[in-house]
Amino acid sequence: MVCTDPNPARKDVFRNFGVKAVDGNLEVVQNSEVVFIAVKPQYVSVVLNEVRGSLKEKHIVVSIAAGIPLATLKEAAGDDKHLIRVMPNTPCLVGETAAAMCLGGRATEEDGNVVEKLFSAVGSIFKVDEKLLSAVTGLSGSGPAYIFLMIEALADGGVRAGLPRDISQQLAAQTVLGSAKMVLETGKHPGVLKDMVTSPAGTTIAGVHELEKAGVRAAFINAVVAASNRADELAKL
Ligand SMILES: NC(=O)C1=CN([C@@H]2O[C@H](COP(=O)(O)OP(=O)(O)OC[C@H]3O[C@@H](n4cnc5c(N)ncnc54)[C@H](O)[C@@H]3O)[C@@H](O)[C@H]2O)C=CC1
Ligand SMILES: O=C(O)[C@@H]1CCC=N1
Repeated sequence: MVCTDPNPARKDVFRNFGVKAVDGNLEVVQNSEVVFIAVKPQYVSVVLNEVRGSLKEKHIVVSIAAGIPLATLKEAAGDDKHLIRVMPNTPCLVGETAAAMCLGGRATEEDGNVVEKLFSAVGSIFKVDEKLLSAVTGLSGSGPAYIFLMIEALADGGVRAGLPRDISQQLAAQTVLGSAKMVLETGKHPGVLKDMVTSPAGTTIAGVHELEKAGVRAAFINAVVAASNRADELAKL
């Protein structure tokens, strides 16, 4: 595997992952079969224009850029290219990404399976229609930020109630991890799992009542919709 970045500090990051850093985008393409484009959305076409002459039949081009449609990738790379869009998220760094993908250009089911296998090594990936990729971006692409913010706030709550910061943060993070595992492993509706925690006249309903008063459900829904709409806007920049 080879990578590149005009920023030397970023090359060091690749090297720290044990990945060879080469001098430019053309060298990446010449030494790869699956080419990942991970630049900011507005630079995707620039990079694809730069390498389009070197892209051969064997190459699968994967863009992880938010908002940039397959049609734009096709225009910049050429319409005979095997193109795939993926929206991953940062927990891929710990083998727990939640990702979705869609195929375009000349990409085949086999190409899709190759990319699915690569992402399955670092989490879960779902195949979706391209029209759903902005929603995926708003939910799981941006989602880690919502959860980190929530963990930070829960930890603050623990500190406010008297816990030491380090224990509070670990309790908050482990609570999110354990709760997510329960949803995935039991397959039960989250509302049912919530009710299992909520004793009549107990502590949990007192906390849940405060969250409902603050409109936390609408806040999460609005966050996902706003980020999804922003992904649509990025397509037009
Ligand atoms: N950060 C995240 O959680 C996620 C980001 N994405 C997508 O990944 C892409 C990158 O996002 P970030 O990593 O947050 O941005 P970033 O700004 O940290 O990384 C982009 C890198 O591209 C490099 N670059 C700029 N021009 C280049 C060129 N011509 N050739 C090669 N490299 C070049 C920059 O030096 C920079 O290191 C974006 O398109 C974003 O939508 C997708 C899913 C999650
Ligand atoms: O904030 C962003 O635009 C990128 C895309 C998904 C997550 N981060």
